Amino acid sequence: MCGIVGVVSHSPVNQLIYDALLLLQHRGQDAAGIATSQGSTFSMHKANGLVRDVFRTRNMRSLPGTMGIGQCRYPTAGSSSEEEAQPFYVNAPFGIVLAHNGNLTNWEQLKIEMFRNDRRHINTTSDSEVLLNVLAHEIQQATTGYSLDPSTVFQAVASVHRRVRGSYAVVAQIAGYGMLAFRDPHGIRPLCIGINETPDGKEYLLASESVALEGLGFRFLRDVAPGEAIFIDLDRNLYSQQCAETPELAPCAFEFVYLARPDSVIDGASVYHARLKMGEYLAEKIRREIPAGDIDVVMPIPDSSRPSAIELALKLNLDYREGFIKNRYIGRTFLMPGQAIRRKSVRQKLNAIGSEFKGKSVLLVDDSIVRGTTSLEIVQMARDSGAKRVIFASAAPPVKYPNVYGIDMPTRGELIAHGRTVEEVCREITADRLVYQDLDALKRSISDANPALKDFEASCFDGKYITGDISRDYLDHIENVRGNPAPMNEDMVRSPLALKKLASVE
Ligand SMILES: O=P(O)(O)OC[C@H]1O[C@H](OP(=O)(O)OP(=O)(O)O)[C@H](O)[C@@H]1O
Ligand SMILES: NC(=O)CC[C@H](N)C(=O)O
Ligand SMILES: [Mg+2]
Repeated sequence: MCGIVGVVSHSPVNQLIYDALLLLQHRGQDAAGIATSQGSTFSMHKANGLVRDVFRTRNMRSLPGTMGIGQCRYPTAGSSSEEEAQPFYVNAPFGIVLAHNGNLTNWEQLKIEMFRNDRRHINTTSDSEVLLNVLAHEIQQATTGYSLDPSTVFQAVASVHRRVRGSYAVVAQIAGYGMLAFRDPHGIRPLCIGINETPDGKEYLLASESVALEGLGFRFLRDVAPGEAIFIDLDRNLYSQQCAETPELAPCAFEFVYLARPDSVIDGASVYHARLKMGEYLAEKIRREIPAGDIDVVMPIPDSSRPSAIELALKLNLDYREGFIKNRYIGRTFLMPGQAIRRKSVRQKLNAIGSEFKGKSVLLVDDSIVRGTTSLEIVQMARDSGAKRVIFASAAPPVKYPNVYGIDMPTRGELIAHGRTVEEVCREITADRLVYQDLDALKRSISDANPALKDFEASCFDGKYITGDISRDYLDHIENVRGNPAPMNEDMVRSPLALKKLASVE
């Protein structure tokens, strides 16, 4: 996932976008970028690093204008090179900049198609640059003359929905015309809009999570609906339209487990309340599986599991203790690139308070176990600190299948629960007992937070890919590309063989 933000204001937006990106930093730690517009001129700065490191005063000064977009990136396609930091820019038609959260599953075909049909060159291996070019092409197709009205923009988004597969929450600016935002037909990745009434008139803020609206004093208006597009023109008139043929809300369940901040509300469900419920349902399962008296104390693995762990302890009437202290200057380890750095960071990030473990049977609660990096290290640390028994519980079900919709877990082999039973995972992480949440209970936790939510994108738990285009061959292909750092590049697309194939199709 990544964090995206778009602002239409009456005063300079550079600081506002910067502050919004800081509030969305937990969604992407690899790169950050801002593009603003003044008149019909874009200014942009983007680089690898955390938001606070990417933008210096001189960079901020060079971002004038009252409209702009920003992104903090966690790569899920292509590479983590600086060229793939977002936003992306394309000069025709009109000039468009775009920031994307999500992951396209057919970007490689689209890339070939665009070269074949339009001789459009995509300069990176980023799916987001492909998405921008598809949007640009469709705006070009829908436009006659030099003017661009909202209905033309919506027509173009409808065509994007028809061509593009996967997940996408998008903010884009069209030079001299306005701000566009849209969400894929399943609403897999989140996007919401807030408003601020000022003496000069209305201002709008679009963001991945509601925490960014609240933090910047905007009033939450609503979530962008799945398949919907919103266009705000230069006079701050807001237009919206459903652009998908069969929109069906199915937000990503993993947002509620781990990705989003607990103080955000996504599609009407409070992430915090969903996590409390996960703790409640997990407590019921533990009560069924582990004899009362076998647990002395419950401990969270900071940070994301806290709400679930607190509620679980309360429901089981057990002591709750903070046995691990987190170094607040280390980022989220799951989002880090590469297993070696993730493993090292767990040790640097968490340290045990020995006295809390000595001679005790501890129940460690985490929100999820993905690669097992955290759990393996943590169980070991608990033992080293003198724990008598280490029981591990996960507020999410086993993560068994790759995610192709914007969470970087593309290979089956890296997932500790893939092809393993619960007992085998328990042995791998060297715990005495392991209890996982049931998938049905996870879904109920989120539905309890908003009963209108019934469907979820939960493929990493059940292997069901909602976009219907994910075959075994595709997963094998992704494993080859993402599991092996040499990505599919331009040379492969333009290889004599690929071009010959294209010629024979034409
Ligand atoms: O099984 P793994 O591959 O280790 O992944 C799962 C762990 O990674 C995340 O923590 P992270 O440190 O990223 O962030 P947090 O501080 O928000 O918990 C998550 O909360 C789990 O603790
Ligand atoms: N996690 C995301 O949303 C990533 C966006 C896009 N797929 C990229 O890799 O840049
Ligand atoms: Mg964690």
